[in-house]
Amino acid sequence: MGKTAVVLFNMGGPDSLEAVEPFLFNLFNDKAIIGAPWPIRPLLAKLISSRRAPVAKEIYRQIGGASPILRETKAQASALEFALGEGFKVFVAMRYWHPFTAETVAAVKAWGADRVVLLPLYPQFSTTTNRSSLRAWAAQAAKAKLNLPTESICCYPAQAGLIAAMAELVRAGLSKASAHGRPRVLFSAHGLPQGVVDRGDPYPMHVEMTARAVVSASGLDDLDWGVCYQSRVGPLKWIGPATEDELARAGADKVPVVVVPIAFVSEHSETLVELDIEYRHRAGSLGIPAYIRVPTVSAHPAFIEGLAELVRNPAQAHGRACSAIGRSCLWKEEP
Ligand SMILES: C=CC1=C(C)c2cc3[nH]c(cc4nc(cc5[nH]c(cc1n2)c(C)c5CCC(=O)O)C(CCC(=O)O)=C4C)c(C)c3C=C
Ligand SMILES: [Fe+2]
Ligand SMILES: [Fe+2]
Repeated sequence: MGKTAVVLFNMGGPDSLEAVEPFLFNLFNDKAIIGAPWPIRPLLAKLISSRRAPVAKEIYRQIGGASPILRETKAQASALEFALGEGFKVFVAMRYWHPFTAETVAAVKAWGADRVVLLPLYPQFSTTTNRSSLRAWAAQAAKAKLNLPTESICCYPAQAGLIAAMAELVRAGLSKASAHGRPRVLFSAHGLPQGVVDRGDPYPMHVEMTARAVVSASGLDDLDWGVCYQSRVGPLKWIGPATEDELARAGADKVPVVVVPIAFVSEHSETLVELDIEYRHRAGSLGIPAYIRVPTVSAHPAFIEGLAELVRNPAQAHGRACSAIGRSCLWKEEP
């Protein structure tokens, strides 16, 4: 039996407060995040990361001085490896902190894989996340002369296991919130600069796809729900509506809210600080009758089984996601 290396991609996060600034530098020095050419991009990245570091350090200080994203991703990797069984080994490659792509390429090579399946832990395709990780892999694999048959899963915004796991978590959140009135579900996704979307990034369409699929799977026809975007950084215009504005609307309407992280599949600073501390506090001051935050799918068995399905049949992902919205997922196109 052959040996398949499955590589899970995620962003990564600082493992100490000292790592916050270099992590931010790596993020802003990514061409997918700041398009400026060399040497302007690293200069800008240096400037922005040093300015952002104090705010970001304060965020990570509130969750013990480090991001839990690697621990969460490793738990998903172990669960997936178990679900796939013999012949598969699941690796993790982070884009902006350890284990970096080059480290994982070396580990896959050392294991002696016969083929590779690349699986971004971002269900909705974005040039800033999925494409950035897939391209980083291609570059590092070429550098390390790792020439193996490789399948790339672009995205899976309506994958059955993902949707089943989210729908179950949403139903549990709704039943808690219902004691306080008729709840509104806010599907909150990480935002993107408007310019990225204007250049053809399909991410918001994929986010809508996920939200609609969860609503239909939750079996509640008259559900009050909407999609919104959190985590804006920098002075540019970002896509909306902003989660903060949707909270203000819920406050004015006096409805309980069920907040669902829809683009994150594991817990980290944006869920544990932004959603659980900042927005919860804001909801209190806005007079929202109840604020229920739904957990991320993490290692939910239905989600892990969904990932295993994708690995067994990588071709289904693009067909169901990108072609469903009539758009290319862009990852094979030139920058
Ligand atoms: C400035 C541009 C950014 C874009 C575009 C962006 C896209 C994007 N990011 C995620 C997921 C995550 N982002 C996280 C942290 C984070 N993201 C940015 C900036 C952009 N992200 C910054 C500056 C930071 C650091 C924290 C901060 O300073 O506020 C994380 C959390 C990492 C962790 O804590 O472990 C995730 C996850 C997606 C899905 C996305 C586009 C679709
Ligand atoms: Fe981000
Ligand atoms: Fe695709």
